[in-house]
Amino acid sequence: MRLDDVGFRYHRRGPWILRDVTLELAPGRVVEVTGANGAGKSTFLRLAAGLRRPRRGRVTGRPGRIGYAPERFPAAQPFTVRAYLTHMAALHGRRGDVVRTWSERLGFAHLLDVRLSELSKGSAQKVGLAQALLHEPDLLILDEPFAGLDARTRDELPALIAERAAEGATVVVSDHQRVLGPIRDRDRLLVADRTISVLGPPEAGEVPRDCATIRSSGAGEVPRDWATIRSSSVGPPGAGEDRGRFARLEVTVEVAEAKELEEGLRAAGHRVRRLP
Ligand SMILES: Nc1ncnc2c1ncn2[C@@H]1O[C@H](COP(=O)(O)OP(=O)(O)OP(=O)(O)O)[C@@H](O)[C@H]1O
Repeated sequence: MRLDDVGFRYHRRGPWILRDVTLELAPGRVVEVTGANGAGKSTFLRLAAGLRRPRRGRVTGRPGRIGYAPERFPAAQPFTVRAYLTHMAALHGRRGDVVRTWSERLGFAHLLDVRLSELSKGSAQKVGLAQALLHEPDLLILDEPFAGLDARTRDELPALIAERAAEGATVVVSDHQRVLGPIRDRDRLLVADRTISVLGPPEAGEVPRDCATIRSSGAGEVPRDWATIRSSSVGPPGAGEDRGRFARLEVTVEVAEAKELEEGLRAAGHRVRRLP
């Protein structure tokens, strides 16, 4: 599938959110979409999914079977989980047994008779994932799928994503929290400055250049129950225009505060990684 010179704004006289976007999304690939808060990642995913039409340019070659999980699953609906997913499966011509399969795989089979409106955020996210996956889409688009998920599902998701790609699907995922790390062989797109650029492949053990590192420390003068969020200034010699655009910070906080700070930094659009 291709986007050629795509431009998008929500309103005719509104600001351009994306301009001059030309890129290809290949079958069988996992594509990670990164960028700061408000850069336009969700907008790009909606364009890719066909939920929004470009104001300029064209999108061609979009696969027919599309699965899309929005950033927030709209849970304010009067159905039970089972009724909703059975209906979604039927819309895609699938039998109801896929509901059992996916609810077991994502660990919410015990919630099938609960109403959507009564689900916790994490459980609602899982139902959102299940409706995107149950018809084995050729184009799977997941907007921040890891937000609010429990650790088990969070760990399971990269495998699910890799599995779909191995079956030939294009999988596009916005991932603030860098949970796609286990999928080494992935493409990466950066949404910034109202356009989208292709980043190089992630390298083994690489700390991304626009990434801060949270490093726990039990050594030196730092008390053992403190965590250190560490970094340094970035920009390899001769990195041209990128030089100086990114910085790594080192911050030392009490362990009790580290999680909150880490989440806060992520919510603010920064890349954060905690090392052992
Ligand atoms: N329905 C809408 N109508 C008008 N403007 C919108 C709409 N949705 C998003 N925007 C604007 O488009 C810009 C990009 O938003 P978008 O949600 O695509 O960014 P994002 O990178 O996904 O952000 P986040 O990481 O916070 O989810 C923002 O300025 C936002 O305010």
